[in-house]
Amino acid sequence: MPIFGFSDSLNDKGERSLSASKSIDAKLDALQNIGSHDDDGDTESLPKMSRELALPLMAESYRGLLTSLGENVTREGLLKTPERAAKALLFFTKGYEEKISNILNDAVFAEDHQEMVIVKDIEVFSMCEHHMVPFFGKVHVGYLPKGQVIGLSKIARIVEIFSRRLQVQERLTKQIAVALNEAVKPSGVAVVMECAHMCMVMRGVQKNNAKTITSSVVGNFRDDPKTREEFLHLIKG
Ligand SMILES: Nc1nc2c(ncn2[C@@H]2O[C@H](COP(=O)(O)OP(=O)(O)OP(=O)(O)O)[C@@H](O)[C@H]2O)c(=O)[nH]1
Ligand SMILES: [Zn+2]
Repeated sequence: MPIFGFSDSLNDKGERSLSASKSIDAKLDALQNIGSHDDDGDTESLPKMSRELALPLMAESYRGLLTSLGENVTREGLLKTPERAAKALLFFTKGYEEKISNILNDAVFAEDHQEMVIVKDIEVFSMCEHHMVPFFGKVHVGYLPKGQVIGLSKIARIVEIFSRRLQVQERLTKQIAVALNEAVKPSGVAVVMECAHMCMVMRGVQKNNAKTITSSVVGNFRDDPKTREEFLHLIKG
């Protein structure tokens, strides 16, 4: 029996009963006590185990969605779909499980290098918080070291932590810049992100080629136009 066992919540036509809906509400309340996320991202993180406790509830929600679409959730092709979809959604939002402090390890270290460091073309896959559909593209991250540098892979890991959540592109861009700035305490940080939003492509206004570009600059990149230009020149190259 799963922790939030729902095996009894469907009748043999795959329909949900009223009492099952009530018990889902109770289980939702119970889950609320496990933890919650806030907009800033790194102040709270939900341990992986707590999120996995939600799997049966999420699967049940997907069963409800499929039924609402007029689908028969007991047909063979859909039998495992609610659980698969729930696991996929947990993966798409796995950034909630992680904190920046946990991924840095000892990978911020002293180095006498003052010149610009850029990691460009980092792939981003995120989920728009308005429609819960993907937006994706790439991000370029630069910083000006001031006595210490960060392991290059950690920059991509910072991107993963914030992108694998429900997001808006502007907030995601800024969270990356702020996190890097706090981790390395450099003279400046610049982040430029370019994404296609499926909510503007597959539905709604349906503009296939529209790209959204956002930036966030801190320190020297904000104060010195030449530094900013150098960064923009290097990411275009
Ligand atoms: N600024 C910003 N807007 C976003 C992002 N992702 C989605 N949106 C927008 O969120 C808005 C939500 O607008 P609403 O009018 O409430 O929703 P809607 O009726 O589905 O809007 P349409 O997409 O225009 O059909 C839309 O304009 C989306 O394009 C993002 O990352 N940043
Ligand atoms: Zn959207």
